Amino acid sequence: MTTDVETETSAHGARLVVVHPDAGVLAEAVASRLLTRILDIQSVRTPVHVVLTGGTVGIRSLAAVAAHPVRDAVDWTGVHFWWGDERFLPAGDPERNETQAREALLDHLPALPAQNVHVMAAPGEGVGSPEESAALYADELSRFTPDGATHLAFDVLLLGMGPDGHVASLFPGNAGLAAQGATTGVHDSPKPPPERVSLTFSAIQAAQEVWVVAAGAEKAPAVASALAGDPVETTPAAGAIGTRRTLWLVDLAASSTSS
Ligand SMILES: O=C(O)[C@H](O)[C@@H](O)[C@H](O)[C@H](O)COP(=O)(O)O
Repeated sequence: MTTDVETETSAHGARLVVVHPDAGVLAEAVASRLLTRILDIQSVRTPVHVVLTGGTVGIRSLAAVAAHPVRDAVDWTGVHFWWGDERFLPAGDPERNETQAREALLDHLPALPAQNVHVMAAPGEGVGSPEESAALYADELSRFTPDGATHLAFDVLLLGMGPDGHVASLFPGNAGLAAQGATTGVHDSPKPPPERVSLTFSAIQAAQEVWVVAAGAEKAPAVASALAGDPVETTPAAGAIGTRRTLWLVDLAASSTSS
């Protein structure tokens, strides 16, 4: 069973809530949607800029992309991968979002050029703090940002969401919420590890499509709160909005108090 509900059309474009039966089907559907979106864009232009997320459903979706029969229809030389956030841990640490994304998908794409994978620098890779890593990432983003634009208009930006309503590493009440610029260092994250690097709201909201992916009953109150438009200070996911389209891709359990 899948339910599509057009909940809002505004200056920010359409918002669509799509409910899938469970987390497994959700991950498969995210993979199919992502591949279809990349193929659609590649039929008219290149490159395609995709922002990856950490978290259970996000990584499961990447594994589903790797196993998808349509995977090899994509011209991976024309796809750039970015991250919405990173855990500030040494390179290769199994808890890094980068490590998990490489294992789930990127290592399975031999055609993907190494320079198309834009990682947030780890401690020891020329940076000593989340702020330094964030600054380096802002520089990297600016290399791909057209003259006159403030931010790169990512084609698809994936976000997982925590039960507290956090997206990327923008946590309720955390100083990172108010950060200016494209990126921010994050300290005192309630979700381990405490030090992280994140895109800011303004960078996220420059994406053409933002897809929030969430599964499980523990996420239901935050889904409902974000869809109701509660303040981002208490429900950061309410600020997950794309310029063209915002998709909420959830399973039945996560949607239970919002439908
Ligand atoms: O680095 C991270 O931890 C994330 O990017 C974070 O924002 C994550 O996406 C959510 O916490 C959802 O994670 P789950 O799907 O595992 O609940």
